[in-house]
Amino acid sequence: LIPTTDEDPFSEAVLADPLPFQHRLREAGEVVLLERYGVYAMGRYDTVRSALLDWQGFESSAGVGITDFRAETPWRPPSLLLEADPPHHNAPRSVLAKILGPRELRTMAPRWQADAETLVDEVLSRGTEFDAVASFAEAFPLRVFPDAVGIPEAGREHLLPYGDHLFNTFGPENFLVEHGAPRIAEHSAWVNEQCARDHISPGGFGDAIWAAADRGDLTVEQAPLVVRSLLSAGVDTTVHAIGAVLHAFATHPDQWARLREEPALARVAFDEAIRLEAPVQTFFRTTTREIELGGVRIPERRKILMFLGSANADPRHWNDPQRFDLSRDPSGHVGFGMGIHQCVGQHVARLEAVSLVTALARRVESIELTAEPVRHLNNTLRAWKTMPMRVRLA
Ligand code: HEM
Ligand SMILES: O=C(O)c1ccc(C2CC2)cc1
Repeated sequence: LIPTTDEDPFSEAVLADPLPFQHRLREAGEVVLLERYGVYAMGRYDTVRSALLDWQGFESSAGVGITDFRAETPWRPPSLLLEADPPHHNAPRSVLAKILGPRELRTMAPRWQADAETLVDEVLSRGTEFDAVASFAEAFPLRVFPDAVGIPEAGREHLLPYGDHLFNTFGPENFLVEHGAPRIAEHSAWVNEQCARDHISPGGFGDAIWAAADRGDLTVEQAPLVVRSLLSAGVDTTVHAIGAVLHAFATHPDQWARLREEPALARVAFDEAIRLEAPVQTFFRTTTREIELGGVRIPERRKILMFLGSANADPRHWNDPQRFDLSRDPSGHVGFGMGIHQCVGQHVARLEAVSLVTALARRVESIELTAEPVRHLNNTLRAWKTMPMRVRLA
């Protein structure tokens, strides 16, 4: 007998506060049929981890959203990484892995650290009360990442709404997808334009992708789509990850004190916040054959919804999972996925967050929320719209 539920994980109520649903999902079994959508869901750490590692049984090339690319035409050409499997996935992946690797980023670290300190000084010069989303979580990634890719200044306001709609389209066509639909053609046209060689300035990630095409590591047809991957995956995710880090510290003042004593903890703080908040909450896979899991026989060609946030909060794997704890070892969390599709941009994201948090920790004794933060709802992303904050200067 297959455990089933008629709950809607993409409803406003569950998106606003997913923890109670995730608990019920984990308790219901390893695999649960979501009757409303005819898809299977998994919320336990072990089951999600094994599905992520089994890319042959759970494929990405039929799309990682609710839409099966074999049955419906996707709204944009599929990603050569996210929505591809080996062998087609291999070359684009290895090109990006080299460009976004921790060694390559070492040259950018001093510049991003300096930019973070400049931004912190600018914000604090205006006062010690501000909205941490607008002032830091959105402002810092938009200050450093588009320049690192090497796209022009004009039109960058298209980046956040483009990514927000993309992440909504991984879910069902609900109120959130309807809200973004009217302007996505305009955002998408601008994003696609920036991927062309003539829009990319020398020395950045985009230039390195086109150089890979010149070397024959990519075709010239693949290069713009690989640049598009950066503009699709590299903005909203880091914005909401930085929001998650700041929210975690603002609600755990003892951990901020620990960070100030030991600034090197900024790296583990980033991964612990990603574990706890999981800015990317869910992704789908499609079964390539009949698969038996937890006593449930999942037919071939069925969509599987993996709850990364739930897996990261599973008490079967984590002690006191809801606690933001810098003495915990968060490695093994699935906030960046796991296996062949594991986030290829995680070092970029980590460097952005560590740069900003380190700059703040130097100047700020304590941080606190001055009012309830307001959620930004999205079918895939866990995000804050506003986060009213007050700091006490060191
Ligand atoms: C904290 C911020 C970020 C989070 C939480 C995040 C999360 C993820 C997750 C969960 C996946 C796996 C998707 C799957 O298994 O289907 C992924 C893949 C990916 N991410 Fe990230 N990401 C972040 C930042 C970035 C950045 C900054 C970039 C680019 C610079 C990026 C580029 C990508 C790409 C290209 C993939 C596809 C990799 C593949 O399929 O081989 N991400 N990310
Ligand atoms: O390649 C892409 O376009 C792409 C888009 C979104 C993501 C999410 C997981 C961060 C990853 C890749």
